[in-house]
Amino acid sequence: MLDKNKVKLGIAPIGWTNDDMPDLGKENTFEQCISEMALAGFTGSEIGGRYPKDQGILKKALSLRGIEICNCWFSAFLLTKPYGEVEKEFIDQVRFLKDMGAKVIGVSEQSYSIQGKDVPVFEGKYVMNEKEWKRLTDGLNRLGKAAREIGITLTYHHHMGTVIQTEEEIDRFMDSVDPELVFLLFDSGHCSFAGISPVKILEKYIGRTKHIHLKDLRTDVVKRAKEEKWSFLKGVRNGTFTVPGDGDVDFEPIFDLIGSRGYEGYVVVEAEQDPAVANPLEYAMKARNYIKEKTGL
Ligand SMILES: O=C1C[C@@H](O)[C@H](O)[C@@H](O)C1=O
Ligand SMILES: [Co+2]
Repeated sequence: MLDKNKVKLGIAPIGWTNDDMPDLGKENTFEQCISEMALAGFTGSEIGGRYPKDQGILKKALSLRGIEICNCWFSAFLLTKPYGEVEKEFIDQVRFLKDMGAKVIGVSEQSYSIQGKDVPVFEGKYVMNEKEWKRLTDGLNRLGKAAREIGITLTYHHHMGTVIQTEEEIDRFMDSVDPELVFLLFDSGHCSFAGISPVKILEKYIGRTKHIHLKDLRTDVVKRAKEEKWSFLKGVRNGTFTVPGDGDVDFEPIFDLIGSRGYEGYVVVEAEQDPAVANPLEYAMKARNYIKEKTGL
């Protein structure tokens, strides 16, 4: 059982409109997306690319449906852009989130990322050298400090096809960053896709985790992705991910850890797949029912 005073439940718009592949869900409007989130019983959302930039319009649309913003993805380029340039863009996003009432920002280093490229996801990933490790972790500590001064916590999203993907990379990353300034954004789907036990990662780092993405994985699709050398996005298009309870990830030990180790924050269903194949409202409801059944949330 999860305590609703500690754990809040959200859903990401990526099941309706996919910012990585804008043709997926181009027929779905922002209003439809947030209305269906509310209809399925969710009260939190992350920012999507189709959300209005005007905060007044955004706030009104969300409050009409009883939804609050809990996070936004931020692509950092600390390895390939001057620090000042990254920080400026980051601070704008942090201020925006603060004004929207969010508590965290989800950062992912996108220098050399192959997540949007037509490269086999299991073969073409970039591996950082010593200097780059230092540049990345120093840069994130600085961003984390700047965010903290504004009242937002920096969480880092490990991700397939990026410089922080493997178990060794996650461990080295967590050993290298300042635990007061940089926290983990745990994503059950990306752990599983990378061949890492999500339970093992969460067990180690739950005390340093401030945001959670719940994604399930279809292992038969992953097998094809490996054999046929698919890119990350080709995998998504073909159903690598789905909502919790619909794939092969065992969520019960994940929910147990969230409940027993005092996690406070959002758990967000984030399950990108083709909305023309997986009806977003139907899948949001499926996720909502599964989470209710397993956690009481
Ligand atoms: O948090 C995420 C944001 C998406 O843009 C990304 O590709 C997805 O897989 C994810 O985990
Ligand atoms: Co995620």
